[in-house]
Amino acid sequence: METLSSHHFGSRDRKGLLAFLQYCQHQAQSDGKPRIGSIALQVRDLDPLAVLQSIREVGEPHLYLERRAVSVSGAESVAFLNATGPERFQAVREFTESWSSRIIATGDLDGWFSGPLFFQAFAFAAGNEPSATVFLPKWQICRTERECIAVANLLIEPETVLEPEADRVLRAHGAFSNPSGFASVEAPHLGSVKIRREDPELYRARVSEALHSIGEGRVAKVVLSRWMELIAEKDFRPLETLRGLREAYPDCFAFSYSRGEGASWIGATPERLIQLSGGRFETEALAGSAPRGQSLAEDTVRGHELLSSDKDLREHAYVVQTIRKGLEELGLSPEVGQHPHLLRLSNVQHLRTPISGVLQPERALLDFTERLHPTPAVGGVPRNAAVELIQELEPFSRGLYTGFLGWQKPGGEGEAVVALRTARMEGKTARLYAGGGIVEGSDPDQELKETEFKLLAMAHALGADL
Ligand SMILES: C=C(O[C@H]1C=CC=C(C(=O)O)[C@@H]1O)C(=O)O
Repeated sequence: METLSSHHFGSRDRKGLLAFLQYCQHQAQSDGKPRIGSIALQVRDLDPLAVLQSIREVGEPHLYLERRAVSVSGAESVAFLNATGPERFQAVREFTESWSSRIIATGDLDGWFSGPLFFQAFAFAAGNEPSATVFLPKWQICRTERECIAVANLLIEPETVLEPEADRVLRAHGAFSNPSGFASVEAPHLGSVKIRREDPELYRARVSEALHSIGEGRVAKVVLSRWMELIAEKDFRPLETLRGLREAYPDCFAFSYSRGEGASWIGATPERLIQLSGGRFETEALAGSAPRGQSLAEDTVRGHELLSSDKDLREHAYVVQTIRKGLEELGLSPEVGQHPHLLRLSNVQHLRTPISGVLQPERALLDFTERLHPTPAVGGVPRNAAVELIQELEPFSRGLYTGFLGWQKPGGEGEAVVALRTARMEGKTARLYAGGGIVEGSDPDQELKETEFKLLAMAHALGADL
């Protein structure tokens, strides 16, 4: 990525902007390859979700990710790739590197989110069609406690007519400078909602089969899941629904993603797969679950039970060990919390162990996601045998559920979260997924209950009165 000082964009006037775009075009003409002109502008504080609601175009991809008022969002694409199969990581890496070398950035470049971001979403399994998507959005809005940055990424080809592009950026900048222009829209009431679900007995039977495979030594741990569908009277509106979800789960990562065509995925996940920033990496092991208690006393008892449950601690330890090993294989020295602690969310509590360290040698986000995914929090141990068993036992494709999504800067820093507590929305149907880790000693009835309380919590958060 080449960066040009903001002088090239002068006083944000049309002339300065055109000069910058002409420079990009000149570079494109020199070797016949398009360039991305990336223009970052600090704007007044605004709610990026409201902006996304108003600028989103049907049929275009978008990705939104927010936790505790820090959010990234991107909409429409100037460069886009779908990849399938075991080579999906390499395909996304090549796409990212190739476009990164052709980005020319200018504007307010000092902020953490000043430059272009590559948005990525990976399905759980390599075989899903398509199993990975990466895109460079046309518009980005990113917000931290300190600043709000709008970025326009323009595709400049040798013959692009530049004036309309410049005018579009100036119009957008004018709109972004006026936060009151973006009214947030509430989700419409769903009306009466019907439920369709797999027979719970089938899940109980899957858990029993998994226990049999564990007994035979085929796997030591496997994460199984099930689904439930909400069928509403009106179409689901993912971005509007997300507003409620982020309020219900303030400690989770609220996300919305669509490849453009077909379904949208929204969710509120507690699990970060990896974050790279400021020369450090941060990840976590999250496995072992219990519901929250109705009273403080009950909640405390449930928390204690979880912290001392042999089954949950073993389920958790597999995740810690596997993540530690994966990081060591990348040449890193992870610092691992000594004991799991409780992560208490609105309606569920988990065992969590933080894992972090210094980012040496330099690595990109994709190196981590490729090594870590799927962790035994969503797959199992050993990884390949567990994924095979999941595909044998689950009579449905997980799609993005238990996959991951996030963003990466051209330099490699970024963040990815595991797509848990998620729903696939299309028209009037929302399909919710939930699962749990099975180890020796797991009880099929308890496992069914765990998925049930996870599914019902999600259904309520989506606005269903069940
Ligand atoms: C697969 C899911 O959760 C995983 C993450 C946290 C706790 C889990 C558990 O306790 O089993 C699961 O490993 C899900 O919620 O759908």
